[in-house]
Amino acid sequence: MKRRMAEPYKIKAVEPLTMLTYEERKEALKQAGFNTFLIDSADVYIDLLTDSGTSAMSDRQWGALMVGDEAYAGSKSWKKLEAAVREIYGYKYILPTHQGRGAENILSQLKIKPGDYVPGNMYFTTTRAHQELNGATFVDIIINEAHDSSIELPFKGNVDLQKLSNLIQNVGPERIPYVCVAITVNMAGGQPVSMQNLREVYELCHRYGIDVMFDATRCVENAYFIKEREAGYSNHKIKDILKEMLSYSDGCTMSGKKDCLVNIGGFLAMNDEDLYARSRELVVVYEGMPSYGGMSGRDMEAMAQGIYESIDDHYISHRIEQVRYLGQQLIDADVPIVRPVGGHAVYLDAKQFLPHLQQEEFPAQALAAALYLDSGVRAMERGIISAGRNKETGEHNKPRLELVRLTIPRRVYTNSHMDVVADSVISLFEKRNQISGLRMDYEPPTLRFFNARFSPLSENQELIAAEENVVSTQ
Ligand SMILES: Cc1ncc(COP(=O)(O)O)c(C=O)c1O
Ligand SMILES: N[C@@H](Cc1ccc(O)cc1)C(=O)O
Repeated sequence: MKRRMAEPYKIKAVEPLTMLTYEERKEALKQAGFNTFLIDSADVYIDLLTDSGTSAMSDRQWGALMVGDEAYAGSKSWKKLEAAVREIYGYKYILPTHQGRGAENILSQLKIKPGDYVPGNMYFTTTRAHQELNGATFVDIIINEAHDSSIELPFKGNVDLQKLSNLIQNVGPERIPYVCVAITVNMAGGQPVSMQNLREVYELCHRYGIDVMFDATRCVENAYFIKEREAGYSNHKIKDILKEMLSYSDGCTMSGKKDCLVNIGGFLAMNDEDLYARSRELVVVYEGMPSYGGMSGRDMEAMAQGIYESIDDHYISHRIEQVRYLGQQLIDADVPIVRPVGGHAVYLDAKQFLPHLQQEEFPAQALAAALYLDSGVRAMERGIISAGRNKETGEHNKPRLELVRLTIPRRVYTNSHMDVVADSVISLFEKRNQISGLRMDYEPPTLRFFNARFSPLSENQELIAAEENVVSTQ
């Protein structure tokens, strides 16, 4: 018998949740233009929009806030954070940034020239936006299987080495400033990259003098999958796996808001002294002094402590198991989701869930809206809206994956919350034919998913039947 695992923490403070009625949720959704990003958090019951900046901090982190050194220059808290990153991640030079995209901005500005190509294992919205703003073209070099939600592979985030070497041959290594490898791959469903693949990418790139920069945002989760799935690592500590993974890179951008277990913060790390010197100059332009980079002293204290907590083997195994617990309930009910379940979220396959909708009717956006209406659970579209438009043709980019992301914040919800989410998704699946598509009424030019507004395609049609009132205070 497989023994069950409980949360490796107990609850010391609680935050009461709001439960609106169906009618109230309907109104809130309308006000938000059917975009879950625009719903007020006060109107949300279980918030699975993101795992970013939504972690619950430990008592030690809260305690650490009190010793934050708020000096403008040379903060002690920065020294502590720098030492933690150096010890656990292993890079020589580290610069603080307000969050991950601050690091992406500096890296992209310093390394990219117009006309360059930046290969990556599937795009991420902010990462690609910075690459494009600096004149680069993003090239997807993830294995083909990552674009198919149903294929079960242990390391579905892997780079296709053939695609990478073809690109190097076609455009020449001098037009590739670096390869960006995400660990894990958010847009593919939180899928990990194997140690072997990381090693091979690094060797290939270094043969051509190309740097490898990781998007290390969820690197601890990636380390857990290596321990679980890759031969030779089952007896290794997460800490050691992580160190080895990061040794196959020349630096990284990091959103501390995920695996570092804090609400804000990030960093840019590297081993090259010259890049570090130039990055310091840009940090003062965009972020602040190189001893705080947009974070307060207390933020840096909390992040240093969070980095140590994140590599605790019990913490990380419970984290991944909780995401899987939700995913397994959906699999058991035949709900189409991205397989295997990834590290930070369960992704519904909206194309299969709503086969009666065309991709231009925004099935994932409609499904996320219907889920909120059904139960007050907030999720996020990761499909055609997130993919934006082709910068040359102006047409919608049409990703093969049209997904709704149920993202699990770290240490925040219990498995009972997961049960409520599963019940809502399953009940929507049973009445999926009633979910209609959306039209986009307002579309911002960049990162459109954050602020776009929609309305139901048919005025007479409810997204789901109105009498259903799954979660209500009444
Ligand atoms: C994979 C990945 N990279 C980069 C970022 C950017 O980080 P941030 O939100 O801290 O700017 C995020 C989240 O936004 C992410 O999920
Ligand atoms: N990185 C965070 C926040 C975010 C969400 C959507 C984005 O496209 C960009 C950033 C996440 O993946 O949840």
